[in-house]
Amino acid sequence: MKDSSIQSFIAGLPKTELHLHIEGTFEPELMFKIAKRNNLTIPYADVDELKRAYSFNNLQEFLDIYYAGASVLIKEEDFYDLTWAYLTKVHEQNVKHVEIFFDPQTHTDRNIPFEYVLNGIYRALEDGQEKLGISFKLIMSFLRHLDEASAFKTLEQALPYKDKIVAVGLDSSEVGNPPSKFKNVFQKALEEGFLTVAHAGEEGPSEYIWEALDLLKVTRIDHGNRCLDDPKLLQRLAQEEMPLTLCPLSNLELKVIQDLKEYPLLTMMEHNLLVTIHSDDPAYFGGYMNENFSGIAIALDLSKSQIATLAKNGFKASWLSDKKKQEYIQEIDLYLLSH
Ligand code: HPA
Ligand SMILES: [Zn+2]
Repeated sequence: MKDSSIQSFIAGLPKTELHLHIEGTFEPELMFKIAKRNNLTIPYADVDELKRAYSFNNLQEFLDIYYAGASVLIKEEDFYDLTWAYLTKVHEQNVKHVEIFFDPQTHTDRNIPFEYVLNGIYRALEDGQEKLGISFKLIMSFLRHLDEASAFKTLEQALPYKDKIVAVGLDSSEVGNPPSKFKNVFQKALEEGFLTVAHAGEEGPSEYIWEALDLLKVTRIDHGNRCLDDPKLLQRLAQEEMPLTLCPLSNLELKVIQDLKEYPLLTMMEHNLLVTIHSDDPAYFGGYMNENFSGIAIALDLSKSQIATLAKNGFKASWLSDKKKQEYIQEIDLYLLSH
């Protein structure tokens, strides 16, 4: 199939985003605009110079720049504008439903009130639902390089907002910060009725995926690439239909893989894993949903049917009602038949 025909097939597919850090959607142009109105400076002369700094050898090199970028977000309206810009962007990409992360500690540790962050993001999500028809769920992620006490404090801050936050997650520097470090705070979150997810097996070993399953009781694994090191784990993930939210362009940019052509997606599918495709931090890694789908589809020469399966897997792995999931899956089946 020609690249352009794959791209247009993907553009028209209904899609859902399940692995996205809202702070990772901060495009350089908006970053300069918000920095200026907050009387802050960015240590780069202009957008081009900033973009040239987006070259990473590993997760930590990215995180250092990502946290620096987020530090110009000060007011509620900044969080609103960030989220609204993201939603208008993915609306053009036929993204129907989003379940996105925010990292409160990145902001509360700079003395930005939790409510500014939450309310700014949430108001934009509500507007996105009303004006763009994009449904949503919000996931509060704990930073794993900080201690469990800080995560507990963050969970306490979220308790009055259980109607707005459906799940807790775990992100940031993985190696040396295993899921077990956050066992107690996840247990408390579960008791309070939150769903749980965790980044595991992106750079960290397959043992971290076991811990996320057994100790944090996750309903999805974010990334999970390293599951391929462990046949027993592969069996367990397949048996439980545990989704792995994969992010091809992120993995490429952070050198988790060296080339998209080496991406072990087909091996994962052969093991009956419920794999889904997402964008992680699109402003930093060069692409939103369509670019991640087409990047992997072109590199691996996927068929339209395989691409449609990936899109359907996204809805299956979401927290939409069974009825909504079925509607989207049917819509994708019909789309496949007519294209
Ligand atoms: O890919 C990621 N991994 C871990 N933490 C993150 N925070 C934003 N993106 C990431
Ligand atoms: Zn991520």
